Amino acid sequence: MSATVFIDGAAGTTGLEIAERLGSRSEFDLIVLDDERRKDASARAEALNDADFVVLCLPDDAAREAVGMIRNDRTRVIDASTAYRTADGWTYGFPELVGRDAIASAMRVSNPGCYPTGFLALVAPLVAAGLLPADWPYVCHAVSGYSGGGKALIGRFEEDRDIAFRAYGLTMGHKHVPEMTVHAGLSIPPIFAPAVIAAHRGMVVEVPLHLGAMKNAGSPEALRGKLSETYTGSPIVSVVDDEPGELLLRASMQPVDTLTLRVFGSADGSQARLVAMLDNLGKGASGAAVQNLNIMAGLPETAGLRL
Ligand SMILES: NC(=O)C1=CN([C@@H]2O[C@H](COP(=O)(O)OP(=O)(O)OC[C@H]3O[C@@H](n4cnc5c(N)ncnc54)[C@H](OP(=O)(O)O)[C@@H]3O)[C@@H](O)[C@H]2O)C=CC1
Ligand SMILES: CC(=O)N[C@@H](CCC(=O)OP(=O)(O)O)C(=O)O
Repeated sequence: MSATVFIDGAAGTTGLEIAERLGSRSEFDLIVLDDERRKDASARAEALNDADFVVLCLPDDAAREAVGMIRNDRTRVIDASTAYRTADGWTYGFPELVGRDAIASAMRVSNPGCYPTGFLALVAPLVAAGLLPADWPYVCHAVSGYSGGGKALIGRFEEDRDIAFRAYGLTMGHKHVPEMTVHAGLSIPPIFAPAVIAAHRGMVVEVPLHLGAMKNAGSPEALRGKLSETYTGSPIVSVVDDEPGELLLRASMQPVDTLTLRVFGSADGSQARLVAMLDNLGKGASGAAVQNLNIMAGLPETAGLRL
């Protein structure tokens, strides 16, 4: 028998891409609210309580409201918003880091943010292994396609074709910093410097490192080796050992649910750049939500994904 899935916020950027990945799947039946009823509280409450699985693709406040509307102990939730990513009682939906078993048995799963997906994939295993210090003031630079900001930012970039680059989060305090700190096990919140470029999707997340100034840090080769070991066998996350002179994000990028990690080191090993590349709507949002849904439903984790 197929499981019922309700995507609350199905008309939004993340919701639409989840529906596309589930559309042809016989294991799931989608509960769909038409345009007149998709924001109607009673229609949403009914769908939220009828579904076996709910995927929340809403702003944080609406996601909290949706969770409060669930009155049964059967409906399982994946929340794509920031609302519950460091909350008690929620499992952080990063299977490669928390383990698939934790997600398979969870009632409440918080889907990681797009930038934290890159940052945590790089930093969390290295801190856990003692190859990077937990008490270091890390910096994270990142650029994202404008779909990362949902319908509002897509509208802005499509209206004003003259914006090539938009730096933001300039006074610190970006909403992703708490989950980056907590799930990497850091004692000092990183400085996070995000930016948006004139491309619909795709992102590069970078952590530059002064390894030579750290106590007990691993060499660039040791960092790469640990990441390779961590993601061995993953069909989604890979560590590439190449020496490209440049890394390009293409404005024509198509949806993809993979996450690619690289470690670049200086000749003397005293400096490194950890770099993650992903699709903000793939492993950064919708692809990750479908991966989590697959795991929760006891299905192969890559079913329906674009690899
Ligand atoms: N875009 C991305 O790359 C990523 C997004 N996320 C997170 O996913 C969530 C959704 O983001 P995104 O898809 O980008 O945003 P969008 O703005 O594109 O979509 C949000 C959708 O939610 C709908 N909505 C808002 N309030 C309500 C409500 N009370 N009841 C029902 N529907 C409501 C909106 O309706 P309307 O269409 O009328 O505006 C819209 O369709 C956010 O929390 C975001 O932070 C996470 C990772 C990456
Ligand atoms: C380009 C852009 O604006 N990106 C969004 C983050 C997108 C995302 O990851 O959503 P969550 O906040 O739910 O994690 C931002 O910086 O707020």
